[in-house]
Amino acid sequence: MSTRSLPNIIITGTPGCGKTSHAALLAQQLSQLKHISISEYAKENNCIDGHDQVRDSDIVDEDKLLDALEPELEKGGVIVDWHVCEVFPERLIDLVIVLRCDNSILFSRLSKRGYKENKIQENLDVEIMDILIQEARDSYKSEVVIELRSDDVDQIEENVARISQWVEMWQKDHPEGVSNEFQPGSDDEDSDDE
Ligand SMILES: Nc1ncnc2c1ncn2[C@@H]1O[C@H](COP(=O)(O)OP(=O)(O)OP(=O)(O)O)[C@@H](O)[C@H]1O
Repeated sequence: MSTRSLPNIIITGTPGCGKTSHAALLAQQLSQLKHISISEYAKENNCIDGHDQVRDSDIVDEDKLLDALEPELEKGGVIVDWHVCEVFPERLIDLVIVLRCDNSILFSRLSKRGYKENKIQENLDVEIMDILIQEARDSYKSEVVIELRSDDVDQIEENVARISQWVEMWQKDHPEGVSNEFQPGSDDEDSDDE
């Protein structure tokens, strides 16, 4: 039976809310963790299935992505950085951080990036309508889903310190590691990742 001795953490949220900033700082502070930015990983592992012209973003083939990523997740210690969280098997995920950002702050971050008006508005709608937190709660047990604010730089440091403490506790609580197999009672029963 394979086990992981480090937890896998998803950092998700609307584009621009600070996923990469958080994931990079966390990986810098806890060097045993590996930051995987899914947008880059999907390109490097040939998991791109076209380009969405309207949204001006790559379309990721999620089956190919999971085929490539699952062995990494089984090793443990992965920080998954992506705006989608529901595709990752529940049995391999220990914590889901959903970053939240004030809409006027998000507007200014996305404008600075030069995003087109429709792309900015679509992302602001996602944030204001709680789409990603709902997606996380629908896909994982409520106790592993944590919502954190990411409006200012101090919050990045506070959030990363909090996640680091959580990783330490997780390691203490699981001295033998955690099984990568399906656990009875997990919602993975319904997923088609077998
Ligand atoms: N909490 C924060 N306080 C101040 N600035 C922030 C914060 N979070 C992110 N930023 C800034 O906002 C911009 C976007 O951040 P980042 O790339 O980390 O977001 P992201 O969620 O990973 O975006 P994407 O999904 O598009 O990759 C960067 O310029 C970053 O410095």
